[in-house]
Amino acid sequence: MTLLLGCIADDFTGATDLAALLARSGLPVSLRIGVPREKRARSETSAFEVIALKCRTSPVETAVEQTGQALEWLRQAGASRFFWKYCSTFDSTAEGNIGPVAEMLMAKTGAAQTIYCPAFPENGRSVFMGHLFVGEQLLSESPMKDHPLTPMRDSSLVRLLAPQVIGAVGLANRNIVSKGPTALRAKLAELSDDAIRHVIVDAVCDDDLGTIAAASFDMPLLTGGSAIAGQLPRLYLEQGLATLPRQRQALPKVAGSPIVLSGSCSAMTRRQVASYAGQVASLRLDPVALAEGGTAAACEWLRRQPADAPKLIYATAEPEEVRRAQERLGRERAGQVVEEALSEIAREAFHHGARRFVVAGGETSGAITQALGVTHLTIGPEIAPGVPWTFTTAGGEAIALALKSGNFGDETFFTDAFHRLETA
Ligand SMILES: Nc1ncnc2c1ncn2[C@@H]1O[C@H](COP(=O)(O)OP(=O)(O)O)[C@@H](O)[C@H]1O
Ligand SMILES: O=C(O)[C@@H](O)C(=O)COP(=O)(O)O
Repeated sequence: MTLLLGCIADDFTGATDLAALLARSGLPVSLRIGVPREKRARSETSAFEVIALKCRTSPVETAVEQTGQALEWLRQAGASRFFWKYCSTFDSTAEGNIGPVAEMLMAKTGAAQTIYCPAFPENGRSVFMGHLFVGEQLLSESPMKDHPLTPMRDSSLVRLLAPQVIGAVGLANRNIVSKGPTALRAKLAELSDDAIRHVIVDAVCDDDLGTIAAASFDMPLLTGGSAIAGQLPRLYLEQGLATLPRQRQALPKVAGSPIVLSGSCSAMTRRQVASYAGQVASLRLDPVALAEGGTAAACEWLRRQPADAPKLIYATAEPEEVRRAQERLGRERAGQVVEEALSEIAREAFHHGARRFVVAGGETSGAITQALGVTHLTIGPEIAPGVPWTFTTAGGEAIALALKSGNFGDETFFTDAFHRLETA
């Protein structure tokens, strides 16, 4: 099958979110961890290739370099249209990386203009008059204002993006989007005539996303959250660019003990951890203690637990505790200490028979997936919107991994996840 879209995601939960939404169509999706060393095999049949990077909070030059390499790989694999996936809450540092990467990708793909569409209505993210809402709250008033690495203190996407790019930023608002694809195309052309290369597009519901996809799907580069990309397979199928495979790929059964590892401090993860901690053996990690004493105590705790019993190990903490750890260690170092600790603990858990891993947190998922030496994920059933089970091998053994975005899923997500795997 022709490769229809080459996708680059700025974190690993984002990559599995995107892959899950594309896979809803029944078209095959391939998800690779990091820029692959080998070329795509000629026998490969995926309609979509997703490359997961861990570059959301990297220095701008690093993010631009890595995404540039991913683009080259996807081009060599045969892609001529591309998607840059970032967070539905537009998570970025003050310097980038959403804008600088988009601008580099535009230059390399010859895109004169691109759209920015983070909206994900199914998960409560909508954009109205250029302002991003999380549920009924403005982004800057939502718990995202306290994110440990990318605190979001403004809700205006134009104001957030403008300092990150050289070209001009404009808005196609809901009044235009509600008029349908022809009106939106005309607005994009008008903005283009005014040399506006970066267009934020409002969307508050899936119908809006349908309009936006219909008006922009032939741009060489689209950017946004997973939900706008999730509209594309239907268009490709309608235009005869792809056909559904006769059979869906069979998924493996993975036995072995379950474990939840959480480095997310997002509001929903805090509720999920509090709920699950009351049900299974759990261990809380303290970044300052980890910085001083390493993971020996946590690994010892793990060894003392019955091998098959479900377990939870978490650094998840309330904003005041996160602030205290950051004051002691610095923001970057606090995050790094926790990511490294959870990576070591994941390896130790694997060694003791863990094969079903639920990981909460995007950066955390990146660190753990890399530590387990995973290079490729097969997409399985969705547990909650944007969070699929994935299957792969680590150290020659089959494992199942669910990489959960900080704010996705319900309070019972961790129990739901293992239940979903058993009934898949
Ligand atoms: N108690 C803590 N104090 C400070 N930083 C923490 C703490 N627990 C986790 N972190 C760090 O916070 C960051 C959370 O980011 P991430 O894993 O992407 O979660 P999310 O998906 O919620 O954004 C990680 O770098 C993690 O190591
Ligand atoms: O678009 C989204 O919201 C997610 O796919 C995503 O990128 C979330 O990032 P984390 O919350 O850091 O996991």
